[in-house]
Amino acid sequence: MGRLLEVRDLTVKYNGEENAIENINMVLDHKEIIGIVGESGSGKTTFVRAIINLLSPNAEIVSGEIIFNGQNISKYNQEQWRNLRGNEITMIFQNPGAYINPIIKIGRQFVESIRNHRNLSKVDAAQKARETLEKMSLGDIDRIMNAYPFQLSGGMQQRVAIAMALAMEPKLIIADEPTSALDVVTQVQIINALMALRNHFHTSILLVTHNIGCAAYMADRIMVMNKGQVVECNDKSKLITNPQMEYTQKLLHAFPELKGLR
Ligand SMILES: Nc1ncnc2c1ncn2[C@@H]1O[C@H](COP(=O)(O)OP(=O)(O)OP(=O)(O)O)[C@@H](O)[C@H]1O
Repeated sequence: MGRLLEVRDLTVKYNGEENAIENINMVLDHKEIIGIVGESGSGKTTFVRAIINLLSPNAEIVSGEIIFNGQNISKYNQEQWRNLRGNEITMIFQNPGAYINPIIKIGRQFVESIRNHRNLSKVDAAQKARETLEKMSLGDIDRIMNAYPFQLSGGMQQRVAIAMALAMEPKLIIADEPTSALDVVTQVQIINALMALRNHFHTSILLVTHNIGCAAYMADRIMVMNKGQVVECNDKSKLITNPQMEYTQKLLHAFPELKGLR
């Protein structure tokens, strides 16, 4: 498949205190999905935000390099980051409100967002928006394009937000708990939509989740984090059937529904 992203020896701390993540190494291939699991505070969000240069101002990258598509992006300036984010790498958060404007109709903001990144006419951008919404299994596209965000359910908003991210056809999507605020049916729809889009666009995905069951369903490989370090990273079937580390075993036992996979 070929390598898309390589993280080398990444260490981050907040407020000059102890390291929040330490010496993390990871390689992600084109079209690959890695699920990052671990309990609260283990450093998952810090890790993925460091990759896309979206850490909070009190964070410091102590050491490490991030190589994306052969470029050392840890050396990028703000303008290079702006070009990369939204075009080549996009991030999906738990709360779609973070990137949907509540007072602009979906259609208009979707078209503007596409035209900010692509040299397309309004008509072509609207067509692209519709096609992407269809891929997210969102039924009545006319209604959605004409709706204000508050007129849609949380799950629909999240799918619209994901569609907006995907319309850029990024090489990498970083999804931080993209479904944890949603009911189970909507979670499954979104997960299936993300997986289908990986197949359409060959997008690689880094999925942060508390839910190891979700990672087991969606990811090719699972990376387990604890206390800012990588405990174990392996093909999902190997990790689930034959976890090497005691911490991973404990995590798996907390998800009895995985027994069928083991
Ligand atoms: N903005 C911040 N300022 C100070 N410390 C922070 C900040 N964000 C995270 N931390 C600390 O860094 C460590 C890792 O937190 P992080 O949010 O990356 O973990 P996580 O695995 O994503 O947790 P969760 O699953 O709860 O989101 C924790 O000790 C946390 O308290």
